[in-house]
Amino acid sequence: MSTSLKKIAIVGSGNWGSAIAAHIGDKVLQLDTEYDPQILMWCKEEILDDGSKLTEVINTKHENVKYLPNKNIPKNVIATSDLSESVKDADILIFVIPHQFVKTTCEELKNQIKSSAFALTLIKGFYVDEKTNELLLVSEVIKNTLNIPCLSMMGANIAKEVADKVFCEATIGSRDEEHNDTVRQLIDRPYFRVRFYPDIEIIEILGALKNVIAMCAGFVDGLKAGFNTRAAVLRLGFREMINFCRLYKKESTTDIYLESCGIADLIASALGGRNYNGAKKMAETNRSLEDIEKKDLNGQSLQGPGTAKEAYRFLEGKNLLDQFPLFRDAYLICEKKIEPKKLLDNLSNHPEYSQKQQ
Ligand SMILES: NC(=O)C1=CN([C@@H]2O[C@H](COP(=O)(O)OP(=O)(O)OC[C@H]3O[C@@H](n4cnc5c(N)ncnc54)[C@H](O)[C@@H]3O)[C@@H](O)[C@H]2O)C=CC1
Ligand SMILES: O=C(CO)COP(=O)(O)O
Repeated sequence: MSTSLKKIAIVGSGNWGSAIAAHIGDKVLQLDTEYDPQILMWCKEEILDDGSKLTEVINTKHENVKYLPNKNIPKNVIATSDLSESVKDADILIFVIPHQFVKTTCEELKNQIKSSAFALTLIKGFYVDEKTNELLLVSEVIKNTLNIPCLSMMGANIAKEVADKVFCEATIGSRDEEHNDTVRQLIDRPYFRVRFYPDIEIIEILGALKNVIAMCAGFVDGLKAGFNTRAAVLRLGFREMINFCRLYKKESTTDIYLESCGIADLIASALGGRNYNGAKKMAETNRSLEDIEKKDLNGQSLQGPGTAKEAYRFLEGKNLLDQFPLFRDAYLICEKKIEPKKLLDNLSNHPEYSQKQQ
């Protein structure tokens, strides 16, 4: 095979990782000769209950039986437990692991990446720098550690539905036309439409924040508060998300909030996401989110609690917690410092109602 074919690597193989690997693996087979049809997918090795290795099962059954069961992964997607091998000579690296593992994974990959490569992050979450108390985005960690550009893709993309080829859309943050063309070729399909904006960072922050507001919707739903209240939580939460983004970048375009990465992802997640369902269960049963994640999610990761913690720290450092009561209360509930009922009680005094209207 010619070495000039562009190589694609998928770093991650969880619920979304497996679905997007299948999506791109399928698409690449339909393209011309520009791309190497063989896609390596990094899979953190696991021994399954029957003693078999997850990578071997993926490569023989062509299905991720643990993280995306009953969905086919095309044969040209090969799982490997060797992280370095998965990215060797890759031109396009797609990062799709839970956000808490990004720093360590990137550190392992340091100095191993082609200088002409670029990355695309599908990861929803961020860090707050302990020294500066500023946001540290996943795309920045990837870019700064691996020394390559990093785009972001966020949107209402519940993995199982994407695997079922049910219509959805996504927003891609990119400031390079050539990268846009590549990403469009690899991802855009009649049932998966993509739109591009240069706001890599805002797109990413929205993707992270919506998990926390989806949890808030889960808390009030678990308390049987009703549709009106759930809608109010989503509206107020969406307002807090926008205000949060404006702390990062004051002049971000309003259009971005109306894209799939904004309002649509919040709606999808608050209807059927894991963070919403986990939070609902917590309010119903008083179990901790940690316990729910451990016992009910079979290794999948809730990204909302970690993001709520980082967001709380960021806002606390800026003395702004009172302006963001949903983010504040979401964290305090996750930590079991307040009951979900408190979030409900606090709605009536949300700062939205004391702000002057035009
Ligand atoms: N599942 C979904 O519907 C969607 C998920 N996302 C985002 O994509 C990212 C990845 O999510 P999923 O693929 O759903 O993962 P997941 O929630 O299924 O998590 C399981 C994955 O984490 C991996 N993992 C466990 N320990 C690890 C470690 N120490 N280092 C690296 N990886 C480790 C496991 O091997 C497994 O592949 C998250 O940020 C999530 O918010 C975004 C859109 C949709
Ligand atoms: O991000 C998602 C859909 O776009 C999935 O959200 P959950 O991780 O809450 O399932």
